[in-house]
Amino acid sequence: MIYTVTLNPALDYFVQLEQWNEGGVNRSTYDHKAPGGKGINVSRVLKRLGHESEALGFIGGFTGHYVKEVIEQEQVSTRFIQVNGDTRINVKIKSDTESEINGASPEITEEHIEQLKQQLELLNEGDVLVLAGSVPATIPADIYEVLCTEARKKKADVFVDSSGEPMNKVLKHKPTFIKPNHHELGDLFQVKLKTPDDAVPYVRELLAKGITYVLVSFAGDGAILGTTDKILFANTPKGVVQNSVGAGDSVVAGFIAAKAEQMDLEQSFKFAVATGSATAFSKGFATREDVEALMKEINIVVMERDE
Ligand SMILES: Nc1ncnc2c1ncn2[C@@H]1O[C@H](COP(=O)(O)OP(=O)(O)O)[C@@H](O)[C@H]1O
Ligand SMILES: O=P(O)(O)OC[C@H]1O[C@](O)(COP(=O)(O)O)[C@@H](O)[C@@H]1O
Repeated sequence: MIYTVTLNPALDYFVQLEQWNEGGVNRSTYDHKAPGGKGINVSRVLKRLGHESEALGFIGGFTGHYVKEVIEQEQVSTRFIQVNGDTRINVKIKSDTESEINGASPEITEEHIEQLKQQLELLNEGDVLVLAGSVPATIPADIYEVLCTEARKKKADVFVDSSGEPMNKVLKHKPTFIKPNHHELGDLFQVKLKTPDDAVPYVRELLAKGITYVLVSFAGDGAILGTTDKILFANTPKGVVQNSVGAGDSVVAGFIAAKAEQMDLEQSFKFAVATGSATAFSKGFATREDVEALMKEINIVVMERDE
């Protein structure tokens, strides 16, 4: 079974403006709302690709009710823990550029965290646990390392997509897969990465910690997948970006789906990148049909191979 954990879900509020007027009244030409949060998006994309998962995490209030209702309408299974405050609202502003205001989480108590740990007791060998997104301020920053350690003891595969301290702390616990974008990878090592070539030494360093797959995305400039014996590069397909929110989560979902379907490494990588791009090129999320079409535009090149 695949379980996604979203400690900090969101109601994503998308606003389109003709132009951003700093300090003035801005009126939207278009807006819409959608459930958000990294693990939740992974579950939603998995469903669209034909894979079941269960979405776990903390939700509360009218915004949490909305998030749960919409994803359950999409037939995604959920087992959220109810908290007292309202799930945050994340504002995504699209004008000539894309900007985001991500809200703060409601308070999560020790009892809530304990409940989540109990839910994860049910993990079995071969299950997949996705730990994705930011960690609310009221949760200790070592939460992902704690959950990863427990899941690895149970021989579950652990996929992590986060940033900052929670991400840094989990690395030594051998997650199966991580997906930093190039800014997040740069932040982990306190360097600026401009090209995929720049990222290779850091990918190697992460692999040396015992992580099986390190996938680094460079938005429209391709992606790198490092694994024990080689480092691969994939170009990204060409297209018009409609909305890049959820594109990174789609890469994670694509890779999980491909592995579940026993695709080989190169095909899995192509499928993951194509899923990210199919989401970026659509107003919502990728469809399987679009993913399969975009795969044909992706070529994989070996950047390094162990002799
Ligand atoms: N301009 C683009 N053209 C094609 N694909 C894109 C573009 N921007 C993003 N994507 C897709 O979204 C994925 C994730 O984008 P990226 O911005 O690197 O990560 P994140 O969304 O996690 O910040 C990319 O690997 C790619 O598949
Ligand atoms: O938990 P964080 O880091 O604040 O991120 C949450 C935001 O990221 C998203 O999951 C989108 O993530 P990506 O664009 O990286 O795929 C949004 O739905 C949500 O608003």
